[in-house]
Formats: sequence, structure tokens, C-alpha cells
Amino acid sequence: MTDAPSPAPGRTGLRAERVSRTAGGALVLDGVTLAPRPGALTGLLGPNGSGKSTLLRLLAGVLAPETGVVTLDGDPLRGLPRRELARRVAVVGQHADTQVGLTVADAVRLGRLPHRRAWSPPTAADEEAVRSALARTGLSGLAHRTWHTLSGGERQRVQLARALAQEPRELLLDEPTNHLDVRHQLDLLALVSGLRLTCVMALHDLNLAALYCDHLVVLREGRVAAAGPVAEVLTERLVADVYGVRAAVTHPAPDGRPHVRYLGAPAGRG
Ligand SMILES: Nc1ncnc2c1ncn2[C@@H]1O[C@H](COP(=O)(O)OP(=O)(O)OP(=O)(O)O)[C@@H](O)[C@H]1O
Repeated sequence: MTDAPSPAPGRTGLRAERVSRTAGGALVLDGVTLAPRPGALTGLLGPNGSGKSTLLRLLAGVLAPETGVVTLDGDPLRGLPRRELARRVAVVGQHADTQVGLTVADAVRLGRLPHRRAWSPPTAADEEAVRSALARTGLSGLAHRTWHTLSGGERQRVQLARALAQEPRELLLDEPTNHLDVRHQLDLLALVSGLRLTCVMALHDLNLAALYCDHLVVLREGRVAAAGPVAEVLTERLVADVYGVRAAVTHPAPDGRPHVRYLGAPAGRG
């Protein structure tokens, strides 16, 4: 939650510049620019359907923008070899992938694939990355369990462990606290915010975003409604305008970060 270091020259990281994308014949992202600060945690907020997942998929190179460009250190993603992209950018999705027959340790080992040479066995460095990822996500005790025996929250943590084992510089997370109990939500967000990676995380909980993110980008109907430091973005006006919800935003001690109390009654739009 401290200020991130300045990027090394030429290492601008991942950026989306004026990207647009249609889905099902409708424009779902409309000229969005997102330049996450290297080493910091950027929270991506916005109502259901505002385009958060679509933007994350563009940043991950899973979808291509129809106009605009996504770049990694200045190079357009579409020109980068998949393997190079996979070494740099890890994704924790909203829905855990099906990894039915695998143990937890094997599922986390998948994160090492972009680093391994074809047909060669895992190196000591690979195994250390897996061990460390399991430990940091509190999964060491479940390493030999099979995927299909895990709870939803445990699966979500395996997803994060796989992403950490990948040792990326950029980490994209789509509602990673889904399925997690409150303790595990806090643990996950503390872990992610302490990684010092460039993280972009879609999140619905405004108070958790306020506690853990360095910057916020708020989408509304496929456009950026607000972007900047948390305290500047998360205001009563913003909550009313973007979500149509009346709220009181205070800045309690000890850290003065915004706290949103929903007042329930829908606000009039406009
Ligand atoms: N394949 C598709 N076909 C039609 N519409 C789509 C498709 N994919 C996404 N959309 C639409 O694009 C819009 C943006 O979707 P997206 O999943 O990016 O939103 P989101 O902000 O992540 O939403 P949520 O908070 O509900 O997860 C939504 O209206 C969605 O219905």
C-alpha cells in the first residue's frame, strides 16, 4: 500500500490505449485507456456489465482490441510470442478452470510451463517456485489433495498459487475474492498488495478496494468514469453517479482510507 517504485526506463509494463471492443453486436469497451503504475495495485471497479472482465481479457492478450492497442513495455501484444507473454503476465480468473484429475501441487506446477524447456523435467528452481507459491497461499497442507475435492475458496487460492508460481511481472485478477470467507479475502488482498507486482484487479467490494488498492479505475458502460488515487476516486458522488446508490463516505483513522456506508435508498440519476 506504499508508493510503488518508479519503472525502469523502457519498462512501462502493460498498457491499454484507447481500446474498444464489441460483443454480441454491442460496444462493451469504448476508447478505454488504462496505464497501471508498475509495482502497484490498481483496482478495476464498475457495475455488472461495465466491461471489467473484457478489459482484463484484452490486457491478458486473450481478446484483441478492435481499435486501440495493448502494449507490454511499448510492444503491441499481438506481436509478442505467446510464451513470452505467459512468462510476464499471469491471470487469476473469476471461475476456476477445470483441473479435475490434478493434485493441488500439479495444478500449481502448471504455472511453471512458460519457463520450462520442452520435455525437460522440472528444475530445482521450478520446484522452489511451486513450494513458495503453496506456502504463501496457505496451501502447503493441501498439496497432495485432488482438485475436485477442494472447496470453491480453496480452488480460488490454487489459482492464485499457480499465478504466483509463474513468477510474472504483471498479475491480472478478476474478482479473486469470489468464494472466499472474510479472513481469506483479507489474506488474499494483503498478499496481492504486498507483491510489488503490477496488478490490475477487478473487484466489486468498494471497501476492500479502498483498503488495499493504490489506484482505482472505474468503468461505466464501457468507458472510464473516474481514475486516480483511491481517496480522490471513491466519493459519495461517484457511488451515486456510477452505481445509483446513496452512500456516506468517511475517512476513518488510522489510515484515513475511504469507508463507504451504503444508505440504501437509490439515488436519482443525473
Ligand atoms: N460473448 C458475448 N456476447 C454478448 N455480450 C457479451 C459477450 N461477452 C460480454 N458481453 C457483454 O459485454 C458487457 C461487458 O461484460 P463484462 O463481462 O466485461 O462486464 P463486467 O464489468 O466484468 O461484469 P460483471 O461485474 O458482471 O462480471 C456485458 O454487457 C456483457 O453482457
